[in-house]
Amino acid sequence: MEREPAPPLTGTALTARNLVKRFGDLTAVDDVSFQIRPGETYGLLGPNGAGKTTIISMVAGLFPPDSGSVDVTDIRMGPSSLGAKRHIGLVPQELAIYPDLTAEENLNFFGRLQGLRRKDLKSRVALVLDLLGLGERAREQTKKYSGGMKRRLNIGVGLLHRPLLLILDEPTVGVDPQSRNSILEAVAQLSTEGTAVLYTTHYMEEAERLCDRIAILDQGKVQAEGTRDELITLTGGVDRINLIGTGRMVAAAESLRTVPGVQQVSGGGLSGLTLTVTDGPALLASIITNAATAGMAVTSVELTRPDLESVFLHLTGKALRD
Ligand SMILES: Nc1ncnc2c1ncn2[C@@H]1O[C@H](COP(=O)(O)OP(=O)(O)OP(=O)(O)O)[C@@H](O)[C@H]1O
Repeated sequence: MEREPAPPLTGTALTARNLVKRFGDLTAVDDVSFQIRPGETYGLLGPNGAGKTTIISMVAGLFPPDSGSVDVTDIRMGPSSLGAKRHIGLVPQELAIYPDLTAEENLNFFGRLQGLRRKDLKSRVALVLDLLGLGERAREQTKKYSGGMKRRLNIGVGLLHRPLLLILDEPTVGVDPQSRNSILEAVAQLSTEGTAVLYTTHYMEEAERLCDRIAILDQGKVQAEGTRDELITLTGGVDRINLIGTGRMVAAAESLRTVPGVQQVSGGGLSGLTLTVTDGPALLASIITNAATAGMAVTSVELTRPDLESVFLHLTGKALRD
């Protein structure tokens, strides 16, 4: 099927300036600023509770920031600014589709709500079904769909009106591998067509694969921002070692912190210990011996070159998935 021509890749799709949001004593979002250009996929990478959903809610105009501003292209977002909102496709974590309707009927229904005209609607529905790999099962009731297919359809609803900016809130959490792949491919395709994408995730691999630029978020603050390669240079090129095992994990962690070349040790639960070290291959043997002496029975060891997980650990002292 023919795709529509891409809009020009110029200007700025989104500008978020100095966003602050407090809930009582908690500053959930603390002076967050970023810009997204057309065709760019921008990632907010951070653990649960980092403030991702709160940021995108303000960007989409669901509630106003306590201070700061959001501009979609050059239109200021406010509670009633339909002008800014119509350029946004927001796909929340929760599903908003009708189980008794087919995928096609759902899309037709939501498309009409969004004001699409009949002829345009027909081609948009076909295009969205094709993009998300749902064409073959478009005429089945969605209650027969897998969780991942429902999630794909939910994304489709957010895309019908050709938003300049698509906002996806952790779109792959809990979905099957096939749907996950389909979602990632659809986002990559949209980006080549000029759609700006704001993508929140706590999966480092997705941020690395999809996002042109990434903000690493923790406790409401942007800890660092840049391309994957720019962020990786922040670690100073340190390696990461994961030790899985049983026994005296806390004692092992304490002991490993004293080994020369070990910069940080985190974890200690079922997921094992995560270490950042200056020269992994050279230190590996002494680390395993040290952990064993401290009472940890090491069952598996993994050495990884720097990645965004290491950047997060380096910046916050915590593992992304603690
Ligand atoms: N309406 C609210 N009232 C009070 N606190 C809130 C509210 N919404 C969010 N929070 C708190 O603000 C912080 C940021 O939450 P937010 O949902 O934005 O994080 P997140 O990075 O999206 O994580 P998750 O993936 O778990 O949703 C958390 O500590 C959360 O408990």
